[in-house]
Amino acid sequence: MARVSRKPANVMEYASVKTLTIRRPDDWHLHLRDGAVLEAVLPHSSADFARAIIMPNLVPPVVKVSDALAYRERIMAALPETDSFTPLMTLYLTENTDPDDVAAGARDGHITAVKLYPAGATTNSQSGVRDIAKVAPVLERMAEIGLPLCVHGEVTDPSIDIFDREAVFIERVLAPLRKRIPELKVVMEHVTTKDGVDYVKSAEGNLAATLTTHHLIINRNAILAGGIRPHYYCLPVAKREEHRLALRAAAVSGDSRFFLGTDSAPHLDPLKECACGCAGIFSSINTMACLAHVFEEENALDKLEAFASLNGPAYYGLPANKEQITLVRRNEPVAYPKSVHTADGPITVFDPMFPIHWTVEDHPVG
Ligand SMILES: NC(=O)N[C@@H](CC(=O)O)C(=O)O
Ligand SMILES: [Zn+2]
Ligand SMILES: [Zn+2]
Repeated sequence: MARVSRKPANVMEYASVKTLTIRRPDDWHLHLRDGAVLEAVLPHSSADFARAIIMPNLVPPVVKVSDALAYRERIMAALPETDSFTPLMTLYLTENTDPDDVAAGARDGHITAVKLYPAGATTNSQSGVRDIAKVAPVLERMAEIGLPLCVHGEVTDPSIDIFDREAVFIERVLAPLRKRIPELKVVMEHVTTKDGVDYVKSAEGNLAATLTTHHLIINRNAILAGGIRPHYYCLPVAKREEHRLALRAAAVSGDSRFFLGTDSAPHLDPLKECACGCAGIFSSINTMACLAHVFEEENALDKLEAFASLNGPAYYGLPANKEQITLVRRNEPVAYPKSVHTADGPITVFDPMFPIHWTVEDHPVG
């Protein structure tokens, strides 16, 4: 029986095959889209994840509780019968969002969070917020009732370098907002910088962050080295290596303020492979395998459960999942599809640029 130097209790090794059993994970930031894309991508999330925070940036966006309920119906209709999966719905915050609608949706359990997109910051954010003062009444109401605000944290000021937009957002928007409404529960989505990690760590409460799989794996060179590689382009854009290392350290630390939000964001290939390609990386298929690779590399397989399955529900005030999944490390690399077919065309799957040896063995059923 082979041994590893630091073997967590839930890691088994026999005949040189390593297994890791953890509570079933959740995805705290997921784009499922709609129509043919929804049908094609949803089974890849519901195979591994029990729940996901569903991003509301459809066209038109999910702005009212009635929109969220209708979208939820479409998701449930697309769900494979054998899978159990709970979409946690969100509303897209606009300057016209009605605080009463938000409060009623939260009270009735129809929505789990509200999403702030600065107008123009990312995919389908045109209807987002231009003037944060205009949404103060909604945010104050959310603070009162304990409803989390998920934030795409980038400024849109064209004079700010694209690689600095997260750090500047913290300074100009998020810090002042949290000072004004300290009771507001905030999730900084897809943090990509050391500045973001440090800011989350410095907060005294009511602040957590999601980290994506791909930002733990690629730095900005992936987008540009040897040619322009549109399938590594997403927002916030990947940063320098020092930032990736800070994200990794946060993810594997076990710190309960950091948890998984894949930001799996499918776009049809022709919409990425063109002169002005869309931002977004589609990673739901191989996310758990890639994460096992990363955590193993960091000698921190014992922290994967906290990151993927425990910290998120704790912050959202939800119970952790009771079911478990088992990840198995194969001696030979495991083949994942390079792209997923949809009735509207292909969608390229995230390529981590290393051979993947891990696979999810026991998919929970029912
Ligand atoms: N992350 C991305 O690059 N894209 C997301 C939007 C977002 O999460 O900012 C999308 O909807 O495609
Ligand atoms: Zn975003
Ligand atoms: Zn996203």
